[in-house]
Amino acid sequence: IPLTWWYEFYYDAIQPGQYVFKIQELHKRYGPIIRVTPDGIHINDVGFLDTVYAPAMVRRDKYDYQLRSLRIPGGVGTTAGYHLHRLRRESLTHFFSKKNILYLEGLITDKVEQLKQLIATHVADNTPVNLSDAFFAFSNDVVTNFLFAHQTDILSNESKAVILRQNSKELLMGINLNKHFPWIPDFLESLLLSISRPMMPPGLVDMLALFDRVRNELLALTHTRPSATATTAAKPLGPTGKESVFDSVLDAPNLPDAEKTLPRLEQEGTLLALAGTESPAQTLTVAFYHLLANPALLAKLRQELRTLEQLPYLSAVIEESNRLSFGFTARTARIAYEPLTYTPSAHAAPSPCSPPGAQRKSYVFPPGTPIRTTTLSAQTAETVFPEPWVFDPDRWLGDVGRERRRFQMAFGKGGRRCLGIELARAELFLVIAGLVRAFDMTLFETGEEDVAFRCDYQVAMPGRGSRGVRVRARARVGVGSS
Ligand code: HEM
Repeated sequence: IPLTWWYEFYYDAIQPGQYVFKIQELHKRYGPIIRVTPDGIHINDVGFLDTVYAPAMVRRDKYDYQLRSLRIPGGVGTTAGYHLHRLRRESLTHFFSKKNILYLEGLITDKVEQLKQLIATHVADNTPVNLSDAFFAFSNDVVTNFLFAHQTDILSNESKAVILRQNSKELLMGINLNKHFPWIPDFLESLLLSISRPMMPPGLVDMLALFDRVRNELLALTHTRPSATATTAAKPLGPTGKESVFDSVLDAPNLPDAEKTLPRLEQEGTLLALAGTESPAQTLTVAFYHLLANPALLAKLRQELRTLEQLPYLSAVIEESNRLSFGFTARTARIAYEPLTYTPSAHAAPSPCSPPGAQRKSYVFPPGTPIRTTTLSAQTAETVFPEPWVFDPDRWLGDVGRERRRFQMAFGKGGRRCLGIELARAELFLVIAGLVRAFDMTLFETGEEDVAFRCDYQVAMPGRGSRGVRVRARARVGVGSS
């Protein structure tokens, strides 16, 4: 077995979640290109991002080997092949459009109000609020209620939110191992559920429960579809004329029937719900930690929120929170079908092998080579983000800030860019503006370690001991809590 396999295995299993950091260290020693798996390479040069993560019309596949961590091959985000991915994505595009998000904005504002009520209860009881748990419940409720006809309401049950967030964290901590030992989950899945369930981590049991809810909804939908006009008349329909995301998929004209089967749709629904839960919650947590740890930044934001006009500073706070949340941290590779020529750009960090001023040698990667750049590498590139670990929203303002957005990888890039961007943006704007206007908060037994990127488990996680970002809140004078 090649050395790089052992490297990856060691940093996934023995020093879990550490490979992205090791890769950065290796780049300092060996320059902008290194081999990180037996057949794949990592490039530490944001000048090459648009070639690897190319626009939708250029054929790029995802790397099957990496996708096996998640074990949901029927989801749009976990589809390896370019052509199938385009069909699946096209069937969802209208549902995720800005127009549909605006139409369904009431779903988000209702949840923001509920979030404020939850904090107001802690204000009244004089107890700290765990924002990490509350944001997890918020984004879980929003995405599920947006996607499906059935409703979830975790925000109304804080102790359930604590358990679900913990379970989800533990599940993510284990999934890198699926890549190395796929036979373990294969074996568990081959057993009767009554036998395998007690052996499963609680996060996997939650995921199976989500599968069940999605399946029941699909079954109900298929039963009611022939007489859909009668049953849908009283329900609010989006501009797509649909009730749930499955209507969009089932009606997609270009999607073959094999793509509309129950098992495939179950996987799509589950993947969408998972994709829409962790990341917005993570960005909100990072945003609130840094705003509360830097009162001058909070004051600047508050000043801007007094006007109801354009909100460039809030937008900058969101960009910076997304940057330091690191989006999807896994080493998500792309495979090109043409040879790719790489010449180190001015962004490629100098190394003993390629000191500044040295002749820039070009390299040609043969078609089929998995190539990647982690979000850690891209979003801490010092040529683009000086002092990359400092939370500095100002870097996103003005013409220079606009230019920088080309390098923002938090939502991915190219044809596989995040499908939920508009939904995520709406959530982030409404929650940050809503809570900053309504409450004064101070951090409670929380430090930078609670939002620091210490482990890569597909998303950035702090060290094991972290209990999340906790705050004490007070209603702002002259502002009601709702
Ligand atoms: C701040 C919030 C969010 C961040 C930072 C984020 C980040 C990302 C990133 C980095 C990717 C690309 C992954 C890759 O390259 O393999 C992605 C893909 C995706 N995201 Fe998001 N996401 C967010 C919110 C959401 C929400 C609310 C949804 C709603 C369901 C969503 C659904 C998806 C889907 C379906 C994909 C796969 C797209 C495809 O492969 O065509 N995301 N997201």
